[in-house]
Amino acid sequence: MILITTAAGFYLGAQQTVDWLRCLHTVFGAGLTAAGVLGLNQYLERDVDAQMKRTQERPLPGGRMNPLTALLVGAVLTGSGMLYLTFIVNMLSGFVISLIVVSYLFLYTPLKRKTSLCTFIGAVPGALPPVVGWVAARGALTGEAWVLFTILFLWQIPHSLAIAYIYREDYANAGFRLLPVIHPDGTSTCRQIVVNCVALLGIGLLPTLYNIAGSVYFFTALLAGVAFLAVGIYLARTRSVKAARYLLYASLLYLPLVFVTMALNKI
Ligand SMILES: CC(C)=CCC/C(C)=C/CC/C(C)=C/COP(=O)(O)OP(=O)(O)O
Repeated sequence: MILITTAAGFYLGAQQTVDWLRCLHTVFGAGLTAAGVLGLNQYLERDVDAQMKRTQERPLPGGRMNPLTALLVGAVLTGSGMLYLTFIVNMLSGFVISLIVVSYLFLYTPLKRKTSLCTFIGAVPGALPPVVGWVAARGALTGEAWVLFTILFLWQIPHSLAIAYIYREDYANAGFRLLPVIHPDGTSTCRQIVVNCVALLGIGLLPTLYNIAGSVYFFTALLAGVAFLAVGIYLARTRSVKAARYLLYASLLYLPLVFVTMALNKI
């Protein structure tokens, strides 16, 4: 998903001809950094990952990798990805990737144990990959990049809360302060899911109004947004784990569908 949205951001940001070699460099640099930060997140959370069924078989809690190796490999991958983008692609993409690294590792990761607002803070680094792609192609941070950012930001709230709702007991045992943990009846979680799906339905149409994509995209985003919202409402009405799983699957279909259609229907 990270690399699909980075590549889509690059393609959409390119003016006239697309420099495919530069696109490959961008995806490679983003991939190195993503692998690194996601590994470092697992290093920082190895104690709590060991307490959750969902994560206890990961390499660190499962005992298949020692923590120092994880720290070194994660740091080398992250650092080389940042340098790669800065020196092989451009300074601006290197700057945006460093915002991802800092906000994910030093804001989101510690805040997961302190406040349910962490979901919204984590959605910032999670929404920046298409911005990396856009600035790598365009060399400038223009308004359209923020449209892509906002779509991905809003998408992550129902996506992350569906996961948090499914595994709320696991998260509670590990001491994570996610919304379904602090309000286990699901009221606040479902409210956030529905509100953000409604916002996504509207904001998802902006690429056509901003002349990023055409009418095929418009109707695809409209239908996908309505379907995603319908599954969110189904979860709000039933509060069942089954409905939360449907929402998670719907989110996994929604994002590639919307970004790939946007790229194919680029203006
Ligand atoms: C190009 C580039 C560098 C992209 C990286 C983007 C990025 C940091 C995405 C992750 C977003 C996020 C909040 C994940 C959840 O982590 P979590 O710790 O809650 O997940 P977990 O519970 O499975 O450990």
